Amino acid sequence: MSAEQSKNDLLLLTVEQMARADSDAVRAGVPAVDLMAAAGKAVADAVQERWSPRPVLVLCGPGNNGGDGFVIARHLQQAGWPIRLAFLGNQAKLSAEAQYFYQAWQGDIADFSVSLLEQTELVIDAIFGAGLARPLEGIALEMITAMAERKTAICAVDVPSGLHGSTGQALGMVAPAELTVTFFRKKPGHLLFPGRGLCGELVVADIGIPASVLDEIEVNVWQNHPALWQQNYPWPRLDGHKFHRGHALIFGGETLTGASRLTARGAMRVGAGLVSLAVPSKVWPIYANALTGAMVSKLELGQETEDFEELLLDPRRNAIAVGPGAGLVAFESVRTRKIALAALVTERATVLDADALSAFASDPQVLFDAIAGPCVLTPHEGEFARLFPRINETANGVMQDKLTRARLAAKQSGAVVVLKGADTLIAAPDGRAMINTNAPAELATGGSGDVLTGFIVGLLAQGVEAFDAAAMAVWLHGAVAADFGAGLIAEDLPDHLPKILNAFIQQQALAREVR
Ligand SMILES: NC(=O)C1=CN([C@@H]2O[C@H](COP(=O)(O)OP(=O)(O)OC[C@H]3O[C@@H](n4cnc5c(N)ncnc54)[C@H](O)[C@@H]3O)[C@@H](O)[C@H]2O)[C@@H](O)CC1
Ligand SMILES: [K+]
Repeated sequence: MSAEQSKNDLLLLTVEQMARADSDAVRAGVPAVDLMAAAGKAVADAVQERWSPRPVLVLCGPGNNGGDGFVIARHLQQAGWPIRLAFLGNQAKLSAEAQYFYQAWQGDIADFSVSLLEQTELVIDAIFGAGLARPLEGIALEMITAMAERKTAICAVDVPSGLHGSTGQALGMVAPAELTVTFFRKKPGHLLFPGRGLCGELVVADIGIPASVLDEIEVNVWQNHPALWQQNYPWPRLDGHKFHRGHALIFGGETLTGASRLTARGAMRVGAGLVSLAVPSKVWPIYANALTGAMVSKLELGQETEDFEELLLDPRRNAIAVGPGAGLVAFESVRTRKIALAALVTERATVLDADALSAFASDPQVLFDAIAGPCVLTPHEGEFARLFPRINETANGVMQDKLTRARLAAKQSGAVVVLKGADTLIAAPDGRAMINTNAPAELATGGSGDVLTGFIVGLLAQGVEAFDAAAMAVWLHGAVAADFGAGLIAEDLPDHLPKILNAFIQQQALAREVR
């Protein structure tokens, strides 16, 4: 598969973009009835691959998601499965293609009723898909609630009904599926929590929509994956010199000295040529004793910012990280702000994390105004709320989804925003975004964010563009944790990184041989 092709496969379409892809395919000559036939066949195949014949209830909603349901029911019935089918809606209002498959269905059609769930071992959820427009109510809500309570196995068509495909948020109630079969491309809602947890296994089926329809649709959200950035990865060169691989400068505080040391170790492991820490003179011995391989500079009491600025006079210190372990006591926050602003004014690549984000909580605009060069902000939800309170405002008690919030924050701040969580978002000010999906639960451990900052600043030092550096770092962080498995502590993240990088190098060498 070519790099362009795999990039194309990683695109995520909103429900509106998917509808556009669908209608553009029809305009390009693919009959709508063929798309529905292919969609239904793909679901029936996936079901037969995973389950043996058993009593199935197919729940068909009022739109084309329901249309797919009629196709699925027919295939499973022809394969000898015991099928019951219920329809919620008005036959006269079905689209031409859904009408066609409604009429082709040979069995009985029941009205929706919770009692149908008795003696059902597998539910095909074809109630609502991309057309979900408002919160569930009435019998649909009752049915989905009963499905969730009974824990009957569910195969969802396109999305579990009630889940919004663009946002990953539930509109009312969603019964978690074991399998979700979607069509053409994934949607953000399949990857963003809570959606990701509700889809179960996710299968993307090719239903005959030509990839060329994407040329006309402006898509700039992807599932984060090496195919998107591996050509830009700064592999060491044989003729390289340590200065070609940059010099990361990291500020270290005086209370939690471990945090910035983890950052430094992350930056070293990810390949920065040189890494140095600048720390208050009082705690200099602690750092100097603990670190081999990184240089430690003293910031004298009362003139820390001036000393930091002096270090920045050397243009080879080309990437800066401030925040891990910087401290939250008032005098520390004042100092952190000054140091962060001193870094930003140089317009060198800068990562601001943790306490450096909280330090600007009272007047975030000061920070945003200072961002002129490449900059990455790495808030978790708490820090995000402090820095972007307006973006987190709720309407009718509901906050905007994580993808939208991260993109707004990137636009507002002028920085690449890494909004951390189980579904970390990476968003650039120009609207590009990636959803990361490879992070295991083990990553939720103290200090893991400090290492992530180290990976980012280490990649920035090597000249990687900010959005790519953030995407690479977040993916590597997840890959290392997933490979390490249970028992992971933050220290393991830098130290286990070489295994992942070496596997990468081998894969690339293999790909070159094949070519
Ligand atoms: N490429 C594509 O886009 C294809 C889409 N197909 C299927 O078509 C689906 C989209 O079809 P539609 O756009 O018809 O949408 P849906 O089938 O998801 O539902 C739309 C209908 O549900 C109603 N509705 C929405 N929210 C409701 C609520 N909360 N309570 C009650 N009624 C509600 C709407 O008024 C409309 O009648 C996809 O999810 C997929 O399953 C496939 O047939 C094949 C191709
Ligand atoms: K559905």
